[in-house]
Amino acid sequence: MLNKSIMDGDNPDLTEERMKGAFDTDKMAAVIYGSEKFAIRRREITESISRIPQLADSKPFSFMTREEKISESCRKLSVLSEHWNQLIDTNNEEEALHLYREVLGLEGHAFSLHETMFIPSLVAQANDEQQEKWLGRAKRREIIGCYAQTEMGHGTNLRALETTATYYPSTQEFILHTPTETALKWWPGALGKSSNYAVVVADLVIRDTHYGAHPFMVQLRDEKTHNPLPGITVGDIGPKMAFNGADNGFLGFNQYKLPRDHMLMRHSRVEENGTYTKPPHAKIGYSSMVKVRSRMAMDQGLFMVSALVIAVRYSAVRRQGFLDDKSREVKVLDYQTQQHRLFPSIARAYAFIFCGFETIQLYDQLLIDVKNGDTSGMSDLHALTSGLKSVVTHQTGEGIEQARMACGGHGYSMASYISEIYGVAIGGCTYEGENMVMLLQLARYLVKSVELVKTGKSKELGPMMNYLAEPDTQIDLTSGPEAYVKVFQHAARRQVWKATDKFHQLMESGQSRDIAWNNSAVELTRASRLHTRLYIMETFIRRVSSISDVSIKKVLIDLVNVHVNYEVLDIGTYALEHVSSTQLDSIRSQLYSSLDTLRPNAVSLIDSFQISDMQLRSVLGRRDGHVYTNLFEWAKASPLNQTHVLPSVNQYLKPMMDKAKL
Ligand SMILES: CCCCC/C=C\C/C=C\C/C=C\C/C=C\C/C=C\C=C\C(=O)SCCNC(=O)CCNC(=O)[C@H](O)C(C)(C)COP(=O)(O)OP(=O)(O)OC[C@H]1O[C@@H](n2cnc3c(N)ncnc32)[C@H](O)[C@@H]1OP(=O)(O)O
Ligand SMILES: Cc1cc2nc3c(=O)[nH]c(=O)nc-3n(C[C@H](O)[C@H](O)[C@H](O)COP(=O)(O)OP(=O)(O)OC[C@H]3O[C@@H](n4cnc5c(N)ncnc54)[C@H](O)[C@@H]3O)c2cc1C
Repeated sequence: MLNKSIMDGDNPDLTEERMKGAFDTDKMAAVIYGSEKFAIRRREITESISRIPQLADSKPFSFMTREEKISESCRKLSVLSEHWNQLIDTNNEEEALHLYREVLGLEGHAFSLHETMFIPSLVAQANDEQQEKWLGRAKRREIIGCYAQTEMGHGTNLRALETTATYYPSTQEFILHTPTETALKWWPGALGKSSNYAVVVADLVIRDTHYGAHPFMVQLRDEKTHNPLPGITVGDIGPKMAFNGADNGFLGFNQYKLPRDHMLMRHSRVEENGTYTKPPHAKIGYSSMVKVRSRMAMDQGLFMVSALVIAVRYSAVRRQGFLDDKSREVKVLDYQTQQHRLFPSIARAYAFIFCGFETIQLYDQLLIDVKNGDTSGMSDLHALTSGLKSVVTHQTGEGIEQARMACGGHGYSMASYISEIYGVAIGGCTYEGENMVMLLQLARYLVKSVELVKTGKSKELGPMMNYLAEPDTQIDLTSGPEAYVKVFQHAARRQVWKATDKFHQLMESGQSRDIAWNNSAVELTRASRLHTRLYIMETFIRRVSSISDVSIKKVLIDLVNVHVNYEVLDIGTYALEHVSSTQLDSIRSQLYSSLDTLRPNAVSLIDSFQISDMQLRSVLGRRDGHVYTNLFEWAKASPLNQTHVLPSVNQYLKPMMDKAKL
């Protein structure tokens, strides 16, 4: 049996799909998750969780109020705390994240920022003594932490953060203060009600000199009572578009005293007498953001996959309309439009995850390098992850929304759960740097790269930038996926040069640097997107080329073909400068035939991600495919259906109708 999801009693339409799969889904899982060892660990963890009934949702999550969701996730966290060491290797971040996803899903919880930003901030920014003091406590979850940087008035422009940390040598203390309403910390996940500690980013002030954003370890609440400490105002910012299981919060300080050694001092220092030592790289304090951005291709890929698991499985059991055979309606997955809607997103999800593995490794290496005093890789990774987070979050949002529409009416029901996945995922367009802003960060790097080429310093180009110095060449589209990479290289190079030229010309015409930049910004963001999409395509092809298993490689090459054809058509207006419209027509035909080729493996490709029903929380996406019976059961569980007549009917509608009858 190649598709390991096949089980007796499943919907026969799904079983039929799984029987068609031409590759072993366990082997594909090993490719997706980077190693056979981790793919096996994921399955073991999922299996162990399923043997602990208290870890299951106590009722359908979508019917819970916000308060119930928060309480439910805290209940599960307390159950988890009893089993932690048996379930996972607690030093393995990927295992921990898998456990969180499986048990707590994606709507957020008390530890939402603890593992992802609080601990990483301590790891990257605290010195050895500080780590000794706090890291163990944080890892053992004796304390709960978050990352409090954004303020009501400023998120993007970190240089304008208003919260001050003023150092007084006489007492050897910082005074943290919130000088205005707009200086209130606003948005940090799990800050409002859960966390008792935070890494707070504040403007360091010593003897009236402002040194800019620096991280501080701050206790917010009493460890015994959990009440806010004197001088601290903290609370929840209210319901959001999604992610409502998390208590994103506000935080204000009223002349709050903090001992000197609570400034995280691995890279910059304040001595007892107030002498300041600056960090080896000006932006080293931003590393927690780079850490999360380096994870985002992977995490967003998994969000998109969740929506696709639902939409593809449902499309295999949903029958509507006819093709040739008029005796039985077809699976909607057989429609070309449905395939065109879903398959390119499957390809992107695979591509994002492969990129994600690469950037996570790059961050881990950078962390080691920086600890050894080498900060030279920081700019490259900042540029790469800035572009990548922007492109993957945007395309993930598009892909999830298509997946929702691909499920027709039931896609709009919370029974599909796709709207929640969408709401959580598109938060990523904003958090960790608003997408346009981050595309412009990459653009700075691209412009500098063109300047290097223009001044004959191509040898100094960073990784992935050499193509900017190469001349356009003839493209032979019959030469395989590499030809499509060439199309992207041509298009990206042309756009990067065009945007840079515009920027330079505007400055030469007398505009200041900032105004010229702003007047070139749309072209610059286009350059960044093309550059990033080129990187994604190259990584995808590189990863697939490295695979040795024949059946896995075959289906992934089919997926690459969907990807390259779709992507080139998607940038048609740029591509037309390098390929003819006749060539584009032939790419279109190849795309349609690649959709056809992929069709038999569609369900196995998404099954290979091995995302459990517990995590999916979707009636439409159930592994067993028994959608209709369970849809009815789900609706019956609605709180509105627990009584035949609602109080509001008796109170308002009935008197109104009775009055109308008089
Ligand atoms: C428990 C675990 C969870 C389990 C997960 C499991 C399942 C997942 C399920 C659910 C999760 C779902 C959702 C998650 C929910 C919530 C999200 C979580 C966290 C969110 C956190 C945040 O958002 S934290 C706040 C983030 N804020 C930002 O990103 C702010 C953006 N702004 C900036 O980064 C900067 O201000 C700036 C970069 C835009 C500008 O900075 P500035 O100092 O003004 O610099 P300049 O623009 O002048 O540039 C100067 C030079 O510096 C270079 N540079 C800038 N940044 C960096 C850097 N980081 N590294 C290296 N270099 C940098 C820049 O390039 C310039 O260089 P040049 O001068 O050479 O051009
Ligand atoms: C779900 C979620 C979770 C979050 N979690 C945390 C957290 O844990 N901790 C934390 O500290 N923060 C958190 N945040 C805050 C988040 O990081 C910020 O909202 C984000 O960085 C964007 O900043 P902003 O809100 O100031 O947007 P703004 O900068 O005000 O953006 C508004 C518009 O202005 C544009 N803009 C701004 N500056 C420029 C520029 N220089 N050039 C061109 N256009 C520009 C943007 O592109 C955007 O269109 C979270 C936010 C969300 C939504």
